Amino acid sequence: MSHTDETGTRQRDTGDGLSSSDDERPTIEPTVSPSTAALGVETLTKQFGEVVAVDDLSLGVETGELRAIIGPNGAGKTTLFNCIMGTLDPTAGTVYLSGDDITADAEERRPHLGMARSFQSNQLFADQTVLENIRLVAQTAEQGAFSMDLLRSHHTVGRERAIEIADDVGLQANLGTEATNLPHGEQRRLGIAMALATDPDVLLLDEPTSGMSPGATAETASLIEDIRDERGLTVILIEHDMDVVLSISDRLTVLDRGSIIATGPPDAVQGNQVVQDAYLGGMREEI
Ligand SMILES: Nc1ncnc2c1ncn2[C@@H]1O[C@H](COP(=O)(O)OP(=O)(O)OP(=O)(O)O)[C@@H](O)[C@H]1O
Repeated sequence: MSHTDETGTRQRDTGDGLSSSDDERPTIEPTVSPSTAALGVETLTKQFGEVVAVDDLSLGVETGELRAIIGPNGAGKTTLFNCIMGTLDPTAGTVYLSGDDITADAEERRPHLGMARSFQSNQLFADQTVLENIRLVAQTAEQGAFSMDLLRSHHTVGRERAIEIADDVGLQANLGTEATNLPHGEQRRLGIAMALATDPDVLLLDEPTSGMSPGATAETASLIEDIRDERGLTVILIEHDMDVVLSISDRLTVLDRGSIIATGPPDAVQGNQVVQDAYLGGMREEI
């Protein structure tokens, strides 16, 4: 049986509640049921007064998938992330992590449930070294409580793991450098390392390459791919750099005015005329 969705793409009902397109053309979400996906949101809405930043949106990201969320400025990408991480309470709708409804779980609890977001530069412990920054997060995750005393003492809790994680993100040569003295690109890598220190199943990355040189951008993109491959992580990434998005994503989801207009593999979304005309063309010019 098949039906036509609102993008005009013919969908084949697979009998398990899922749909698949007859070819490589983009589909609308959800590609998997939100309530069984590694990470899902169902009929999620977030309003700020009159502004509907996220509008009745549903999506499902598969385990091990690398999903990019793209769209023009103001499309609702950051608001969606904030609702997923519990930074914002949705106005309506549900957030699922591995089938569990986590909508009411506090933001602080979400890392313990298996999801993490890269730390921003202003969240780093500026006068602590790279190793100490990662150890602090690793220790907090292991022991369930934050304590600077652990650093001052000779405890080795988290040290080996922290060194491994620094190695994974290419910061092995900077272990003794204070966070404040790291160049911008390395600070962003440290932010990813600190998220990894909580040992997440689902990792959210908010513009991980912003402000980076083309060389550092390419390195960070391949680093994200490697981390996903080695750890079997599910990665959801907001990214404006279309070269990064097209090269590393399994699927792209295109947002506009709080709604999904298309989801699909990079080639399919890139080749979709509606998306091309309305968004990718404009976004390329912004870069
Ligand atoms: N705290 C807030 N209060 C009021 N309106 C907000 C707030 N946060 C976001 N908005 C509005 O919600 C809409 C979506 O914003 P959001 O930042 O989520 O978009 P975005 O896709 O992340 O944009 P950008 O690519 O520019 O970061 C915009 O109209 C924005 O002005």
